[in-house]
Amino acid sequence: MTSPDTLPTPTTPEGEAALRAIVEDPGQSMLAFDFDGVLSPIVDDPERAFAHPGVLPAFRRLAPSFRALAIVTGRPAELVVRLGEFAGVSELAGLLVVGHYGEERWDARTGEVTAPPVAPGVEEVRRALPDLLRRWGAPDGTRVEDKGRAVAVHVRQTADPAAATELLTDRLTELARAHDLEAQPGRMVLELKPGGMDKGAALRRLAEDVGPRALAYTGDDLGDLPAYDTVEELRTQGIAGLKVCSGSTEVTALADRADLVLDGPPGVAAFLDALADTLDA
Ligand SMILES: O=P(O)(O)OC[C@H]1O[C@H](O[C@H]2O[C@H](CO)[C@@H](O)[C@H](O)[C@H]2O)[C@H](O)[C@@H](O)[C@@H]1O
Repeated sequence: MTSPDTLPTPTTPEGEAALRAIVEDPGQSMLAFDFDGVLSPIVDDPERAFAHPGVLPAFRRLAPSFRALAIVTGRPAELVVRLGEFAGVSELAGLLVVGHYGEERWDARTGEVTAPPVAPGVEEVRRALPDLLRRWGAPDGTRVEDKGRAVAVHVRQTADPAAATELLTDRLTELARAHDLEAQPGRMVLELKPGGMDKGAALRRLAEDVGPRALAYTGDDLGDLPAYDTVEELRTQGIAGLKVCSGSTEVTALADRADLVLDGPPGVAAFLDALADTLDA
């Protein structure tokens, strides 16, 4: 028998206590994750952001022991289910996938998504954007991702993403406002989405539904900061909370607040495996 991989130790007392609570009683614990940059490596083409190969095997090992495994993503829920190959996996029959920052919920049992109607501003900006980007002089490589309930403008494939971000951020933020939407910045992307929902509210709602005694949330990007706020808020209500960061050089704001920093999606997959090893031991 091989010895279990060692679990890393969180750097804060609250994080350490939460990881201990999770290991001691996974049946009362929830593990929640962002998708891009956490479960899937960042790539140029958002359509090809498949989950890290270690994620699905680790999820299959962990899910039967846990009260809930959940994904809270800015993506459409069904797209994440496809990119992660999570559908039809028997151990993941209870997987919760919340898409569009909480607007959508995918039901693993039926494969159906519930969501409110699409905000009218989304269609308006979708139509206006190609012309506006031309007029603003958006550089080659600027790419519009039509997400159905939101529109994202990516600059990762431009020659100078920082300059493209500088050129576009205020203009896109103003455009969002004019159409009753909000601008959500991310890793070389600015998303125009309906307001009123964020990952903090989405995680709070999940925690209310699931009722865990301990939870961990793993994120990597600015849109995950509200989920960290929720973890901290839930701690004040007696729920042990672990803030995990999938580290990158692109965004450092989460690492500054995290209890545990892992080395990107490979580090997250290794952590999940070590957690499964620890529970098996
Ligand atoms: O909430 P998430 O699951 O983290 O989604 C946030 C955004 O992720 C995607 O963009 C990011 O990943 C792409 C693929 O690796 C990458 O090309 C891009 O630069 C990143 O920002 C997605 O395309 C966006 O719609 C999501 O809002």
